[in-house]
Amino acid sequence: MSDPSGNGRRMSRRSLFGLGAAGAAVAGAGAVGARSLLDEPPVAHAASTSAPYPFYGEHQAGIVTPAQDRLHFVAFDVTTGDRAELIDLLQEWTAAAARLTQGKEAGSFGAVGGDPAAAPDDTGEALGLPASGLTLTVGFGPSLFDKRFGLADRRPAALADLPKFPGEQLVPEISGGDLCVQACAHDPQVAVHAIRNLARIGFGKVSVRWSQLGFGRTSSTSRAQATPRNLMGFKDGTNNLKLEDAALLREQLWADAGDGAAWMTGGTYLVTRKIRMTIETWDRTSLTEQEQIFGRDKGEGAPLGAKREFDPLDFAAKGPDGQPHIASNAHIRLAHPSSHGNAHLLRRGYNFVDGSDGLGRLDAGLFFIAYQRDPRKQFVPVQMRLAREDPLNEYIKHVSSGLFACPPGVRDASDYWGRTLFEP
Ligand SMILES: C=CC1=C(C)c2cc3[nH]c(cc4nc(cc5[nH]c(cc1n2)c(C)c5CCC(=O)O)C(CCC(=O)O)=C4C)c(C)c3C=C
Ligand SMILES: [Fe+2]
Repeated sequence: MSDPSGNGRRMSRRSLFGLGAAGAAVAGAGAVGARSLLDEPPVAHAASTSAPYPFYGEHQAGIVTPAQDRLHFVAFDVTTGDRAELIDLLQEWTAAAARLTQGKEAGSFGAVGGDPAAAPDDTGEALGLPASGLTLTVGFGPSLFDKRFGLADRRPAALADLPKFPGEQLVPEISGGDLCVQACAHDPQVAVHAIRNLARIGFGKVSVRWSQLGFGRTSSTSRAQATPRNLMGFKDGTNNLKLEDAALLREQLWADAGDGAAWMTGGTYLVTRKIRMTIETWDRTSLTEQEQIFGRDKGEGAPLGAKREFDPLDFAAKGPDGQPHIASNAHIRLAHPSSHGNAHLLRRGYNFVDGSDGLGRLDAGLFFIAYQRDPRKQFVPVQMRLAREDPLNEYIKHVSSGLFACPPGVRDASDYWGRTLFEP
């Protein structure tokens, strides 16, 4: 990967990393030792959790990239009304993101290398930390296409506002946003550092509307990864769109020139839902009921009536009592592509615990993230069906919603996030 700034740095985060890497290797070995006492294999990672992913490419990173363990997601309101300032910001963000994702500081002087009389161009808390697989993915919300920036006629039809879903209790202050950035990394400090520096760079042009930290990815987006578990204790992400499904990704994930908004070619659409779980109630529910709600067993993650996690789903199979193994309203049956004209989602969610709610309950759940080619044909019908019929609703509440058009990837150092939108 080339250095997008074209220059060396006086002090690179990675040059400070030597000791940290050794420490992490030792800690990693310890973790494997402890894990081997258990029956279940550890969740697989890429060759190294400290290595960088390329920033430049046809598509943005952080979508089919094997899901990292940590998330910091942020939605911004644009506070400037000036289109040129917005473009400047996207250019500055792109340059910073190209550096940050390669394990460098946000600016070329860094936290301690600039004029001591000036504020540093990096905040410093990631000094000594490696790239940690950081990816930064940007999206544009429907509100960006209002009158302010002359973009009203550039709004893709697929970025239609989501309908109201039965039972949702959305909190406006933690929903929506003109822009979003998804930061995923194997180290939470690296993800938070990236978002903090983008917010710092955006001072006076954007303000943070809401943000969400996540841990323990709840989906695998590559077959090389083991399936992680959500906070209800179930494997989540078994039947997901994955990096290796090239034909399905073309058909179901990436926007195409013929889709109506040519500037989105190579991009995709993102839906976020913060879903609070009443896990104290869930924890008092019998194992049998829990498994019937999802349609999979809790230990292995196998479809009910089958043995192994990746055994094919057989919705027609019946038990000795003549009832289908997978109930007619099981979550996996309601959400399955066959129930929605073959509509798939690439799920990339994270667990969250935002402390407790003051009533003796954890404020915890799933920060659901799904990428797709057209939410009107994918997320909306699936969620409408789940909202109406899923017995899981007794234990969950949707409290925040976001919808964003994620533009294509940045080609090289002369390109920037959203160029195709602003420069037809
Ligand atoms: C609108 C889309 C979906 C929402 C919202 C959603 C919420 C949600 N899901 C789980 C747990 C599991 N989901 C599983 C499968 C699954 N879920 C969706 C969609 C939504 N889920 C899809 C498309 C699928 C795949 C269906 C299939 O093709 O088989 C599973 C099973 C394992 C898996 O395949 O991932 C679990 C477990 C929770 C806890 C939740 C809200 C809090
Ligand atoms: Fe689900």
